[in-house]
Amino acid sequence: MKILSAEQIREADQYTIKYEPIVSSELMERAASKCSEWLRKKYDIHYSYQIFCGVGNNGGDGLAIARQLFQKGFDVKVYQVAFSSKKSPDFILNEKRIQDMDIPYKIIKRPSEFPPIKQQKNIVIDTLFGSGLNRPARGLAADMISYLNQESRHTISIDLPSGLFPEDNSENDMDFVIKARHTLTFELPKLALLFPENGPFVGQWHLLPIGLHPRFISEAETNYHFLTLEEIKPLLQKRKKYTHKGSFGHVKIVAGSRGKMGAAILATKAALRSGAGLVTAHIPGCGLESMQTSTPEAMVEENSGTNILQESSVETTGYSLGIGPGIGKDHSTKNFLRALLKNCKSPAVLDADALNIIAEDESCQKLIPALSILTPHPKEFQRIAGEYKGDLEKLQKQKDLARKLNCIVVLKGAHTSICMPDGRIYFNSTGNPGMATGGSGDVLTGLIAGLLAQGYSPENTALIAVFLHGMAGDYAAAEESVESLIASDLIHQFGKVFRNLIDS
Ligand SMILES: NC(=O)C1=CN([C@@H]2O[C@H](COP(=O)(O)OP(=O)(O)OC[C@H]3O[C@@H](n4cnc5c(N)ncnc54)[C@H](OP(=O)(O)O)[C@@H]3O)[C@@H](O)[C@H]2O)[C@@H](O)CC1
Ligand SMILES: Nc1ncnc2c1ncn2[C@@H]1O[C@H](COP(=O)(O)OP(=O)(O)O)[C@@H](O)[C@H]1O
Ligand SMILES: [K+]
Repeated sequence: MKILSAEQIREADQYTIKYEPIVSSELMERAASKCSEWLRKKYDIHYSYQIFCGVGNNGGDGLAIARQLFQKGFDVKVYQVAFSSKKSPDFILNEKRIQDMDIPYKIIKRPSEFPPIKQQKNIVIDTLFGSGLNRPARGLAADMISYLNQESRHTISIDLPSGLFPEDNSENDMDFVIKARHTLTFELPKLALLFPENGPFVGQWHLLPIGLHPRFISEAETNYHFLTLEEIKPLLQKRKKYTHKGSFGHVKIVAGSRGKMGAAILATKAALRSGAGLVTAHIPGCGLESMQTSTPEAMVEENSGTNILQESSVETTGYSLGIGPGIGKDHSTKNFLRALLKNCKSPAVLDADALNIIAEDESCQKLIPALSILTPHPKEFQRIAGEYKGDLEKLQKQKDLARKLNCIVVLKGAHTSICMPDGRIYFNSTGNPGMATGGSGDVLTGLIAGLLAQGYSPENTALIAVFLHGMAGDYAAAEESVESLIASDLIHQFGKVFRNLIDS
């Protein structure tokens, strides 16, 4: 699914109005009815609504939602926050409609007119500004936003939390942005909804399709994509009948040190469960017993180091390498990594301490094979890419790194972003906060190496693995709970994930 800019979304609206064709007020009606349906499904008739409207089309949405809820018997109160006298035509049309219906409607001109916010079974609907915000909120609008953030326990924003710009908030004043519990956004996600730093404002966000013209969307150019099942399913290969373990590649997991053998074991198990034909774990001697006992399906190659990985020759040809979980940063491990990378000619997966080591050693970065997949979490990313001010700058640094190293950079977190060397960026849609638990990144490393071994291209490997990993997290959380989720639960879910994706 594409992520378009506010400018492109405005064009999509206009294109739809012209070529569907549909009048703009009907498109607004459609958007509003998607919202009121969503609300009615979630909150029963005992809930009341206080709807705060600006004077643009976002405010127009608010008025239409108010009318639709009122018609279904809900207790609705509407407030126009009169920060400007320039009402949009569709706002004026909907204002007339609610006035004709005697829906309680007040115009707020100054803070002393802010109404008390009902605390029990009450929803505040925020339709002050949507994608038309063109400067940080000030004056009456800013006061209204602060007041609602202070008084409302349950705010739902329409299209965007008011005060939040759809893309770039680096110059914004975040004190004057609505803090929503849910954001209902139209048709396609906006970039700002995907940034962790905007989480406190956006809350949970939901996409409501409003039938923008598919031709406009398919022809629109963008570097940003939202990764959904629709994109992933066609990429998956089904196993053919006359295949054998040699058909599915050989993974080598290079991982572990004393006290951190768990990382190696998790990555190795994940590689096995990913469908790779063969998996070898290259580990320090101290891990031999635990690896062989816990994971008898894997072969073990002992490094010359007892407690850490140190220089020894490692065969890399014919393997998909997953390097880094739990290896530490000892001086001899650094030398080992350098020699390993020098030797390795095909794309590998680099994670954890492998990334920390290359962050400190620029010359080592040049040794990374082209189209390798790097999987930093935000701290590791910062070590390689340097400081950044906000998530937009972080994204730019991610692009710069992917281009500089000619690698795929997977920046982990909620909505993990996957950046290709040519600058395309995919945001993942699966996963949950339960996955913020030690070892879940190690599982991802094993899964990526395992898919790479099976002949998927590095780009497709990264997309599929990140999506499946998150899906496994969602299944695990559904079966148990977000709180109790541990990394090995993810591996246990791989079976179900593959079954549902490939066989269905
Ligand atoms: N088009 C369609 O078909 C559909 C559109 N839809 C809906 O329309 C929304 C976009 O509507 P929009 O473009 O009218 O902009 P909106 O977000 O209401 O704000 C603009 C108003 O705010 C003002 N303003 C801006 N910044 C300000 C500030 N800091 N402080 C004070 N004022 C400020 C600006 O005034 P001005 O800059 O001219 O002073 C203008 O009056 C979109 O998010 C979606 O909800 C849906 O119905 C689906 C169909
Ligand atoms: N809030 C979240 N929502 C979705 N996925 C998350 C969230 N927090 C973490 N994850 C995922 O969990 C994994 C954590 O990886 P990482 O930080 O490397 O863990 P570790 O180093 O302990 O193995 C990543 O794949 C990340 O995308
Ligand atoms: K809004």
